[in-house]
Amino acid sequence: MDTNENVRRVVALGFFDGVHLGHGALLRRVGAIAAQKGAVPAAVTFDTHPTNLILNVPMPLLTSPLDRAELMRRYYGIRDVIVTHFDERMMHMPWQEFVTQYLVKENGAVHLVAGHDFHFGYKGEGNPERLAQLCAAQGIGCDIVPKVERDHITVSSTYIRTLIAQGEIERANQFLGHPHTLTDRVSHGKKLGSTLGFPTVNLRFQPGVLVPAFGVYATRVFFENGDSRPAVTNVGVRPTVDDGGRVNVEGFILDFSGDLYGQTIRMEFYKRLRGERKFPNLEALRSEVMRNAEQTRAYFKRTEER
Ligand SMILES: Cc1cc2nc3c(=O)[nH]c(=O)nc-3n(C[C@H](O)[C@H](O)[C@H](O)COP(=O)(O)O)c2cc1C
Ligand SMILES: Nc1ncnc2c1ncn2[C@@H]1O[C@H](COP(=O)(O)OP(=O)(O)OP(=O)(O)O)[C@@H](O)[C@H]1O
Repeated sequence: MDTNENVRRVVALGFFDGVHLGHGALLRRVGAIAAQKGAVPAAVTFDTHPTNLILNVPMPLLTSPLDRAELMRRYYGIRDVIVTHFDERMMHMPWQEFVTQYLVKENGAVHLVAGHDFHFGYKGEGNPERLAQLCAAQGIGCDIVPKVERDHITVSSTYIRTLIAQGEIERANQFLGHPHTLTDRVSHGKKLGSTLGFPTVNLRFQPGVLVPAFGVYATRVFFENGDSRPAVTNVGVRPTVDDGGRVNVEGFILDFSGDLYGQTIRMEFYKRLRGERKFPNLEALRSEVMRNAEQTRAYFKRTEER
């Protein structure tokens, strides 16, 4: 990102975990205003969730900062994602200083966009009304976006986290407006999968990122060259083969052979097919994985036909 203070930016304010439909309303508005003003569409987010520091309670997130920034770019054309380090200084910063110093002076904000319920700054004393007044006094634009609902439920990161934790991926994706996403570098597994007839790519959820309900998912993986393939993916501790308790994300990519170790791939989650189970032997596991592979193939065939 160009940190030049002379760059003019239209900036969406929030944390944007998951980049859901509510966030999308703000980000779309940012795009429209940036086009009108000839400015750069931008958004702020933080490297850690403020509640981690304020309440000292870890908040498992839907997205890593990398995925958050990438989703904002890909779906809403946000060019600059200002990833702000959330530390003691930031926690104690009065809301006025956050606007006038951090956003306007240091990051060239000429217009701010926030949601109906956005609270920010020390003790959350900044709110939409105060923000609008301060922006008017500073001579910069301000838009407050009304609440976005779906099925009479307010779209929120908190609600979507509960869905993902329960494995309700299809419903989560409806509220997100896009598939739930994990991006990571492929690491080495034990290679047992290859001998069983289903080689797998191994990914990890970064510390602090929510692990979906253990089980098997219909997913799609995107390679660095832009190609994609369906994959059937297990999330869990593999009780049949492993006693370590470490959480694995392993995808058997359909109709693919090749070396992916070291590549950064994006995995999109579409549907939970079943829970994780302890099988009596590897043959029983293998035949169930093959059945799940066919379910995945059929799932993507159905969605492509629609
Ligand atoms: C689609 C899929 C479903 C799986 N389901 C289970 C399961 O229900 N229980 C289990 O213990 N392991 C499950 N596994 C994990 C396998 O035990 C593991 O992939 C296999 O032992 C190979 O491990 P490796 O990649 O470390 O060589 C599953 C793996 C895949 C790809
Ligand atoms: N459903 C929504 N409709 C409109 N704006 C929203 C909606 N949800 C969030 N926003 C706005 O998007 C910005 C980012 O919000 P934030 O990251 O706190 O998301 P959130 O979904 O409300 O999170 P949480 O569930 O953790 O409270 C804020 O300005 C917020 O007001």
